[in-house]
Amino acid sequence: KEKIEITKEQQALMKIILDAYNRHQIPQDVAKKLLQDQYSAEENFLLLTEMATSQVQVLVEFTKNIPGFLSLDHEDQIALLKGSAVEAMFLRSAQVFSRKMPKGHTEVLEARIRKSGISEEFMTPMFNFYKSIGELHMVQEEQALLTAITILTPDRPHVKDQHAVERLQESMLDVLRKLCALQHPQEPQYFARLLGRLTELRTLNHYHTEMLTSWRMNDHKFTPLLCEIWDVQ
Ligand SMILES: O=C(NC1CCCCC1)[C@H](C1CCCCC1)n1c(-c2ccc(-c3nnn[nH]3)cc2)nc2ccccc21
Repeated sequence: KEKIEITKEQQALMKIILDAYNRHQIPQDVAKKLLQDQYSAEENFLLLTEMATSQVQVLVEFTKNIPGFLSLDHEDQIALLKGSAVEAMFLRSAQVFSRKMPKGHTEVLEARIRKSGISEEFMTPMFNFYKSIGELHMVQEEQALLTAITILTPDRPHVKDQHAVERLQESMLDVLRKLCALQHPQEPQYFARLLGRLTELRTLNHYHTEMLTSWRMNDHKFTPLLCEIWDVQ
């Protein structure tokens, strides 16, 4: 039985990533708002664009704390942020959805989201993803590392120095692999299941533009930041 050893520098890396992740949380809790009231499709779309805009801002701050990220080519830094923003949004949404809530709240939240204005065809893939993330019962460290690994995906469009990104991602993957082995000793497949979620996340990426424009309402308004990041308008 090989002894799994998280080195001192890996512990330091994990602490930096976790602190950054916890520091950069969405200020306003969207789940609480959704549980309080029923909103129209227009109000829900506005809420989504507000939440997504502030999430992009915190994602930039989080990313700047990833050791080595600021040493990457500047255009590659932009390409990584742009390429991962939608996946980071769905990953964050999944974590919000899977959070432990009082009895019956998750069902109400799901019902509110199902009636928010998103078109039916995207409900299944979106909730399948949320539930598959929920089943993993990830600890904070795993969530933070998974977000960093998603951002450091080398094969995003327009990334020039993919090897430099690969090296950063690999060091995150190595810490995550060891953490999974320590946190879930009975589940040797756990790390592989975690990475499998990233593949599911990419499929949501493909749906995204169609998902946005198919909200049951006309005149979808976006913030300037979202126009940049979401390739809309
Ligand atoms: O605000 C939200 N998510 C923020 C969470 C924190 C990070 C930034 C995004 C939306 C709600 C907006 C208001 C109407 C209901 C959904 N949301 C979504 C969601 C739904 C559709 C699209 C989408 N993308 N393109 N078209 N529709 C994206 C996200 N999934 C959620 C799961 C739990 C809690 C909130 C959730």
